[in-house]
Amino acid sequence: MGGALSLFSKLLWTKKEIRILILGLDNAGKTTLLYRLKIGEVVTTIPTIGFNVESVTYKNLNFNVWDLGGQTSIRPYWRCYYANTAAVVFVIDSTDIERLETAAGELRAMLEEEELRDAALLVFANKQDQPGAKGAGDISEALRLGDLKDRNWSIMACSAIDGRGVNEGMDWLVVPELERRMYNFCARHSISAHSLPSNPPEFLAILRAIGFNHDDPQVVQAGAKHVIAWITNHLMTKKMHPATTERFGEAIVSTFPLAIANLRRKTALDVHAAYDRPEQSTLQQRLAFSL
Ligand SMILES: Nc1nc2c(ncn2[C@@H]2O[C@H](COP(=O)(O)OP(=O)(O)OP(=O)(O)O)[C@@H](O)[C@H]2O)c(=O)[nH]1
Ligand SMILES: [Mg+2]
Repeated sequence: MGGALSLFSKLLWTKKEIRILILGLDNAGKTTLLYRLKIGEVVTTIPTIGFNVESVTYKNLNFNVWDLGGQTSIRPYWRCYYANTAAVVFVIDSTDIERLETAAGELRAMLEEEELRDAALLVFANKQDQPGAKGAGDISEALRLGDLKDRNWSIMACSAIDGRGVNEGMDWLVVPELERRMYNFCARHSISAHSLPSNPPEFLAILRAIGFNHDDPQVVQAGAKHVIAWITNHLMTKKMHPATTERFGEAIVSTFPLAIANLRRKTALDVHAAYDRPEQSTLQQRLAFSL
């Protein structure tokens, strides 16, 4: 335990930017979304030929956000930007029902690219302020998001014009990034079941080390979700030793009781499914109790 703590104190946090791509058909609202994120306002746009790139800070994380033009002739160039992308934000014009199938095709082709294998996917069902806009459920079905395998994805209904749903989507984007940092942190320091801290102050020290600002209650909430999602993932892919998982689980339960209590039922069910293994029974019971 002491060894683990000295590791944390030695850790230097680098402010590396997280690369995000905003993709989608022309007129979907990508540039409008980019500038809502950057300056919190609606700007007048013209169709993008090429790209816009901006640095966006959200919840203490720095995102490098690339907005690429979506016209048919420009789409083949999207792939030039795929390397080192943490997440793709795919924007849909939810009123453009005729082109949903085209959007689905572009999305599928993009997700097949090797360079995007580990990228998270956030779909924005944009233009919800417009009458006739399809909801997130319909868009999800049209894009067949349910068929995605081995992909961390989410969909959020939003309006880049009035801002509804945009922050909720961004909150979700914080999660895979923190997962990645947590995983890298453990790998870098060869943290094993025996050196992982299970008490809240030391657990919070890890969160601080990977860039959490846990003074922000929303980030703490995202943190709890993130750690649970992370455990779920690694349990499912068996990347993590069950004993390590157990230690993390205990730390989460004692550190974030309120946040965990607020998690939605769906997450509870996902966690139950993930923990449906005999050696996880103690943690399963504890999480079930907290949830
Ligand atoms: N009503 C409504 N209009 C939107 C919304 N988001 C964007 N728009 C409008 O849709 C049009 C296209 O928006 P852009 O942001 O330029 O679209 P884009 O996806 O960047 O398009 P390309 O650059 O051609 O790929 C503009 O007139 C925006 O004002 C929204 O949420 N609601
Ligand atoms: Mg644009």
